[in-house]
Amino acid sequence: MARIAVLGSGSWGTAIAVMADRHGHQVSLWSVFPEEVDCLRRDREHKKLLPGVMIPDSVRITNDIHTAADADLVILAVPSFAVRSTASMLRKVLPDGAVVANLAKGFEQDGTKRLSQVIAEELPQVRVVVISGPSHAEEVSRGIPTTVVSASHDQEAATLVQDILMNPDFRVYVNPDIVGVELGGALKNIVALAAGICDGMGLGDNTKAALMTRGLTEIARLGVKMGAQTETFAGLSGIGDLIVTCTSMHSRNRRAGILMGQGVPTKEAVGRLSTVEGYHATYSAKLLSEQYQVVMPITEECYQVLFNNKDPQKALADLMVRPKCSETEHTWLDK
Ligand SMILES: NC(=O)c1ccc[n+]([C@@H]2O[C@H](COP(=O)([O-])OP(=O)(O)OC[C@H]3O[C@@H](n4cnc5c(N)ncnc54)[C@H](O)[C@@H]3O)[C@@H](O)[C@H]2O)c1
Ligand SMILES: O=P(O)(O)OC[C@H](O)CO
Repeated sequence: MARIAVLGSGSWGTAIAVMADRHGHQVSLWSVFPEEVDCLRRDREHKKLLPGVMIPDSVRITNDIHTAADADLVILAVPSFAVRSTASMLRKVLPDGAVVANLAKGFEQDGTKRLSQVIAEELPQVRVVVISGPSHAEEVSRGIPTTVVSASHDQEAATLVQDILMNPDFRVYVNPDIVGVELGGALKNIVALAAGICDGMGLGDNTKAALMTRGLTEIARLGVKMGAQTETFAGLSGIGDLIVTCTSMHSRNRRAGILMGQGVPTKEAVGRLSTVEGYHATYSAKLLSEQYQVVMPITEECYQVLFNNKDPQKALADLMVRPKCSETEHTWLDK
């Protein structure tokens, strides 16, 4: 039995808390919002973000960040934009060597920092782990078999997360390639948005398969330039998460894309869903593609659609008539 502090009580935080409790751990679930804590305590259910999943009485719901102080494992389950502010609240709370596992998939908002870098800046005393992979909260909370990756520069910390969280419904692999695992999780959300747009436009399976495949190619191309291992993108946090996010109706990124493909304006489509990380990730990925001089045609077209009001039909047409190239040629336009 381990003491686990889950920070962030949206759909993913609630799901992980419920799963960990089911497998005998002592779990606390924290929210920065007192009103969210009140609702969760009253209903023992997150009616808005994870309806139908009961939170057992054994999960301690709290607004006190100090509950994280003596946890064996601290899990950050807030959206990307809130990772820095939440980590900074922990600065005086966590002891040296504490293990902090991040669940958010994205970048620092309006910038290019990976979230593990943000956490390390705010919490230099802790060991940072990233958990990523094909894992919808709606399924994990119900015990549907799921697999994820635990990645860290500190193998002992990655293995501790594996030891604590792994159970017969939730299989955890370790991977030392934190850069690749983190980038796969953040960048697949852009492709899922694009896949949703194609679905909303009524296009077919061929188009979606092409987007997913060529999307993964450009994710890997950027990732390798940033120091990731190619093989990681063929794993759970790469193609695995890309598949689940581009094809599942649980995905908020895909659902926002579907609305956009049906003609709903970008801001309205994104605003209708709780957390659409792909919107912000597109902005960050565009900056990264320029910084690392990597050709990312799907990201570029997504950026034009999301931030410059480009017609998705025109974006798709432009992708189809790009200059001829070889499928395996990765650097044909790189400087
Ligand atoms: N939902 C999933 O299935 C799933 C799976 C894997 C990864 N993720 C990732 O986990 C992260 C969280 O996603 P989610 O689905 O739980 O989002 P959500 O929209 O369901 O939950 C948002 C929650 O975050 C917390 N929060 C919001 N603003 C905050 C702030 N300013 N400071 C502190 N806490 C704040 C609140 O508890 C809020 O309920 C995202 O990066 C997402 O990509 C989600
Ligand atoms: O609902 P989404 O689109 O944020 O996807 C959730 C997870 O990342 C799937 O693994």
